[in-house]
Amino acid sequence: LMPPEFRYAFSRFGRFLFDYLSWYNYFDVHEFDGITSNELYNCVQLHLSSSASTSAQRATLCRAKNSNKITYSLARSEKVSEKFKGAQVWWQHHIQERAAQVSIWERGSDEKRYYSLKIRKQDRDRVLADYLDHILNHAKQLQHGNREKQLYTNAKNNYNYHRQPWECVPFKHPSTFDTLALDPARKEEITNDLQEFMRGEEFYHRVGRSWKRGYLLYGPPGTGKSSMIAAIANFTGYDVYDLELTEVTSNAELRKLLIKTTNKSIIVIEDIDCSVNLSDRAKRKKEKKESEMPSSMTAMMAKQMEEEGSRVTLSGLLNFTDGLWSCCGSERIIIFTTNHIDRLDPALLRSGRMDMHIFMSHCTFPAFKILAQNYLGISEHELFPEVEAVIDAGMMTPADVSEILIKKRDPFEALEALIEALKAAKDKPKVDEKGDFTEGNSGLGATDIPEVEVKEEAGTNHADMSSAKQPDERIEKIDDKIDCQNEPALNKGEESSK
Ligand SMILES: Nc1ncnc2c1ncn2[C@@H]1O[C@H](COP(=O)(O)OP(=O)(O)OP(=O)(O)O)[C@@H](O)[C@H]1O
Repeated sequence: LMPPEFRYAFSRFGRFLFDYLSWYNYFDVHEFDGITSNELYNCVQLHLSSSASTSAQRATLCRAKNSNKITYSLARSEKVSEKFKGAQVWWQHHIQERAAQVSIWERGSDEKRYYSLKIRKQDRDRVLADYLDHILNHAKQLQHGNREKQLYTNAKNNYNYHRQPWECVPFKHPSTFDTLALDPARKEEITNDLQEFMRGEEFYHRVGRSWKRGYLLYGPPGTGKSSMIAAIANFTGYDVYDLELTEVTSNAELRKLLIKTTNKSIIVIEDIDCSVNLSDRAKRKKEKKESEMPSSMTAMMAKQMEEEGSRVTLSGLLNFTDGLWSCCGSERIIIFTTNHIDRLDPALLRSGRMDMHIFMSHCTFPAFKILAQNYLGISEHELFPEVEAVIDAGMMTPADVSEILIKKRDPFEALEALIEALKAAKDKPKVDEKGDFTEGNSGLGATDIPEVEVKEEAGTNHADMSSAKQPDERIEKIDDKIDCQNEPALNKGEESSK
């Protein structure tokens, strides 16, 4: 029967009276602080997980897929208390249904979660600051001690059923810098760089740069780019965010994903040249095609380009890596991988953007020795000199070498098979550092070359066919094929023109 204004004033007054007369102070720790997740909430959750496992009457148990650990957290409305420096503190976990309409920035979950801390007024000034420090330190220890690394990927259609943009599983890749077949000197250079970075908080602060580092891994398929990412994750202990750019609908979406990543993380964009159309050359080709089209088709193209405008662009990606938004977290490593470095826009490669460009090469002899140790358990063998003599000319990838070594348990047989394969591979076409073909195509698989040629040359005369077999032309045709495959959804006009 009471009008809402009156009811509101009455409840305000009641609350004021309660707070004034109460012996206690209350502090709420919400899961989200505006647009970002509240790290204190996660720390409290971790800190209370030990109390929840021992003293809570009702706890939520969780074991993530593929994980060894069971985690405890307080169930809805559950309370626990503990003593700190002689003062008693109480925690309660609140979970409330969210109102249906929330702003886009608050979108995270259907439930609003927060912990409330109750502490006596007389203890507040004496212990509260120290108690919160204690929680942060304890959570840090737990995080580094027994927490498992997580592998995140961006959810399809932007949000999963928990309305979180990232989904995760425990990350348990066995690759380490010890098992990675790479020149030991190069390996040392990379691990030193990582160590410098991890210790560099003060340095980055002093020079006025955000605390992040970018690595570009490039090289032919099967040279260990993904294995290197896993090794970096195992070395640093950071979580990995594997960003699938093709699932990201716009630059704004990309920023939102970035905001939702945690500190001490590795953000990976694999095969960057295939994810977004970033190269100058691709742009030029598009412009050329457009100028050749009739005006009706140009209009359709314009519409398509307008639609593409809402997708991730190069400037959006650069803003993601080193623009204003890149500094919304700290201790981040950003890794791009590509098989074709020459397809990337120079803006992406310019110095300062990707701090280290790491070429993952074909299997060298020092790298082979690591594989022999991994797969055969040997560090020396009478056939090693013979392997050393042919390994550079064979230019096989570590993946190819691993495939041969894994098939035979006997070292002699395995090495003989490898030498034979290396000799045979000597005459096969190779891929150079830029991902281009020096004598045809090995990166796409030898069977792809004739297919491209046959397709392009159908209906041409014999003289044309022989001229088309010049290496440069073959490269151009193969490039065309790759560009077609990588082109974002073509509209009908463009398809028919092709
Ligand atoms: N440098 C390496 N050291 C150890 N193992 C390797 C290395 N390179 C490749 N391998 C082996 O080959 C397999 C494939 O390698 P990986 O996926 O890391 O290559 P990649 O360069 O990322 O390939 P792609 O470009 O096709 O993604 C790995 O599972 C691993 O067993």
